[in-house]
Amino acid sequence: MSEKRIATVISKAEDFQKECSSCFEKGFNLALLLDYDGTLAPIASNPSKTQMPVELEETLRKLAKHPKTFVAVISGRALKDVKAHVNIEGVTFAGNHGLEIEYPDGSRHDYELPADIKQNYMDMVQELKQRVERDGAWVEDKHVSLTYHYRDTPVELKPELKQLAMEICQRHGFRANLAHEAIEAKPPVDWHKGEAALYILKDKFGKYFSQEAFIIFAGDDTTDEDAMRALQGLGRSFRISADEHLETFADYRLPQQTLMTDLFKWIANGYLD
Ligand SMILES: O=P(O)(O)OC[C@H]1O[C@H](O[C@H]2O[C@H](CO)[C@@H](O)[C@H](O)[C@H]2O)[C@H](O)[C@@H](O)[C@@H]1O
Repeated sequence: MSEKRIATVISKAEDFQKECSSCFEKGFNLALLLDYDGTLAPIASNPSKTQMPVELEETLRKLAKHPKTFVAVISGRALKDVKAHVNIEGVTFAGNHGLEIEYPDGSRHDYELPADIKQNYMDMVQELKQRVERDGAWVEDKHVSLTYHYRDTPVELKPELKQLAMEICQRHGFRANLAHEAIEAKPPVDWHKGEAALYILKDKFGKYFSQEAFIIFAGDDTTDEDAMRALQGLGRSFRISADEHLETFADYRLPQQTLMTDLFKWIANGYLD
């Protein structure tokens, strides 16, 4: 398995054809696995304010309807929340970084956390709320993982609150990492977006899924790297980031979220009749 590296940059719509002509083949199965915040929808000042751009949504809707395409959205949000924001029929949803999965027919796969981790989670939420839910910072309790948001905190208070929140999460045994103006706290289990992506693909296409479908994954955040790593050599990944020095498991870097619309349009033009 290769290490993170500097990925090929795609900075305009025309480059998709030039750089990724082997990403899919018309008439063959295509699996699109997509992150939500920062990928399908631009980052907004509050999670409730996100919206997919109209053209992106229309194109994704068309792709999701096509008999040869399969669409899954794998998000850090709670499943119900991401489902409500995407609201496209036929899509498989994974919430809480893949811990909860729901198929279009309503059936589910939930990763069951051990009792001690569940208890630690509740204690962690309580302590975070008591000690660091202040000065504009708040806890998004998603029942099995949480996000500590500090976007609206005065800049001079952020370092102290971030450090304290990190310490609290880690003391309760949770994996804490920095995200967009937030800390993502995930349970210490061997399940993440990468495992969820593999699980969903095997469920849909079988053990040899990479021979049954072209696979495309897109994401913008550190938690998406788990999926990019898991899919190395099995599909193509796109990491959205403006950071020129970013090292990633993805094959391509998209400097702006707006390029996701171009990616979908390029796929739709080449793929749909
Ligand atoms: O895996 P994702 O679908 O990318 O979800 C990651 C987290 O996204 C949300 O927080 C982030 O987006 C918000 C809306 O743009 C933004 O206000 C916030 O600062 C970001 O951290 C969401 O609230 C979390 O639950 C997700 O884990």
